Amino acid sequence: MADQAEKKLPLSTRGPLECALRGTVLLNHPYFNKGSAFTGEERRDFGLSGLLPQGIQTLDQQVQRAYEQYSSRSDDLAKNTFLTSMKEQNEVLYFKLLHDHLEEMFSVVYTPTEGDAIQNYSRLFRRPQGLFLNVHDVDRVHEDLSKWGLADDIDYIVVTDGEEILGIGDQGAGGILISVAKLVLTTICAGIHPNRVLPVVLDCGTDNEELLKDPLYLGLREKRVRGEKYDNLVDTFVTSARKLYPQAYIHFEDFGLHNARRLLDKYRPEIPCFNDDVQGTGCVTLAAIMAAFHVSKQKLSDLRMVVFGAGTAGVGIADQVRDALATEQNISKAEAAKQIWLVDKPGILTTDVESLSSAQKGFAKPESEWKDKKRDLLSVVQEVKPNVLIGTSTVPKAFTEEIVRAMASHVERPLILPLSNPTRLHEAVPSDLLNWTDGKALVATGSPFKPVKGPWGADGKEIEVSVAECNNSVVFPGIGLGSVLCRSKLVTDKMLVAAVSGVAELGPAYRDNNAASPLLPGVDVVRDVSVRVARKVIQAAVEEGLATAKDIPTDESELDEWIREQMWEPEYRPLKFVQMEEASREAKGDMRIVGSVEPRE
Ligand SMILES: NC(=O)C1=CN([C@@H]2O[C@H](COP(=O)(O)OP(=O)(O)OC[C@H]3O[C@@H](n4cnc5c(N)ncnc54)[C@H](O)[C@@H]3O)[C@@H](O)[C@H]2O)C=CC1
Ligand SMILES: CC(=O)C(=O)O
Ligand SMILES: [Mg+2]
Repeated sequence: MADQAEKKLPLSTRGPLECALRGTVLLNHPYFNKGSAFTGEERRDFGLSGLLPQGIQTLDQQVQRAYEQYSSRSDDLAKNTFLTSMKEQNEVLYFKLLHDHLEEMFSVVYTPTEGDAIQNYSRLFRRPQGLFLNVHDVDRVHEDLSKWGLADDIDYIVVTDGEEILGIGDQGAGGILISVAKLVLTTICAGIHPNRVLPVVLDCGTDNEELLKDPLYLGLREKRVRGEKYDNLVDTFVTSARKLYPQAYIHFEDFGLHNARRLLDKYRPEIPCFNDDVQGTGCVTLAAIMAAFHVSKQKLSDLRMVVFGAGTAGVGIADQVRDALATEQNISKAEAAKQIWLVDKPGILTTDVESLSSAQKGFAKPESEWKDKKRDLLSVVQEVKPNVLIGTSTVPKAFTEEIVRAMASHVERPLILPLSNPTRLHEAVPSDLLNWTDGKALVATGSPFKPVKGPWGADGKEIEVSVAECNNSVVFPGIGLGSVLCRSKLVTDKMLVAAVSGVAELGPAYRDNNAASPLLPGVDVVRDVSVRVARKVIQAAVEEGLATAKDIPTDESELDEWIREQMWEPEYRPLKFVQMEEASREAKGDMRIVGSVEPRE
């Protein structure tokens, strides 16, 4: 800590923690609690004797016990519930357990299992996590938000309105758990301080009939409120959050089709905000395309991309790829959009399709080009001969054998990305895609899949193809970390493009030039990816004059070190007792915000 103080880092994440809590209150505080790992001295100083068995354990021993308990749970949802309750008891142990078993637990704390937990929110509910704001109490928003700390206490807010959760649709108030889960990933993947974050749900009712009928449903039991009243809630939330926590970065998650982009377009020019489904998905998919083209020796200018499911994620991907094409080839965005075809319920989107959104319009093809032609996905693939096929439709098995074979018949290495979550909604599974294309397809998926074996090596030798998870979770933690640390005023296109290059270069397929390796980096290197992405984001923010943090190193390796030192690690910090009367607000534990020993700049 002395080191950190000397170096004047804006955020301290190491060294002793002051604490004024004692006895059972301390044991019940998830941030301070160490359970059986409290040292003898701490047990004495904090009035814990008699409240704990004699044995003193290390964090590693606790992790071993917790892992055994976790493993004894019968299914993934029970494992998810176990982890949630551990998070409520002891945050350091929770994050350390996750950290040490990340590959195994990633799909349990995130998609697909978190989707099941969200669907069962009102049935599994034990304790609330996060902030619940409701559309009929706009006058209370400012006050309810203000309970989470003082001006410099919050770095990162995830907010959802629960309308389009992970491909499982409208989950109403249960959406709070996607905000919680995305924040868990920011901590575990990018070291964002877990007590400087705020998960929020804007409860505007739900159009999910099952929830409305469920006597145990915990949210507002009415149809979704839309229009002016909805906008007023969102605006009051954003305005109050900016006033109360002027440095906080706002991450929008799983808003419905009609609001996601509209809200992003509204707030993006004014505040540091980010829509994960639009921008995060766009960034990670562009990174997968860049890695795949590197392996298959194609240039971005060769791209012919069909996107099936032109909603929030599909158009977000189209935008990101179009912008990269325009920049790389020095052509207009309209020209670049000619290499991208959107297919939705009416088939190929042409200028004559009714009620195109403004975002879709930029990609709609002239009606004259499709006159007298069939417009379904198979016909579009046959006509367009794409080398990239993206699925963001939530239509399981939409990429049929016929479609995939049609695609593979005119490209050597088709890149196929079934991205719809959860797993059961994927447009195709990797084993089928590889079998139908004799192992030629390059594949990444929205949720995790096991590697696939087949006779696709030289002389029919069996090889194992690893399938990367192409999920925005690869990029959003690093983008958030970079933006938070440099205190960027905005999140610009240049910062996002910079983030993409950081990810693409770290993909094993790119690095090894081997198509059987995953296209994107996996969870084993997730913190390294976040550092790289954060560095690129910070450099871009500095170049654009948007970074407001002081003393950002210009040297690349010093910058990496500056980033790493501010990343929170799951380790116990020594507790130092302070009298309640003398304690800082943080040390009293009456706020959640306890990690920042020095105030942030
Ligand atoms: N892998 C990743 O990182 C991400 C994956 N997703 C997944 O992508 C999927 C879509 O999410 P959003 O874009 O947020 O939803 P959305 O509702 O905005 O978009 C879905 C689109 O698919 C279209 N669609 C539905 N049925 C169709 C059909 N039969 N034929 C053609 N089009 C059809 C809808 O009209 C809509 O335009 C979800 O499963 C979600 O989990 C979303 C964000 C990130
Ligand atoms: C991954 C993600 O953000 C989604 O499926 O909505
Ligand atoms: Mg999402």
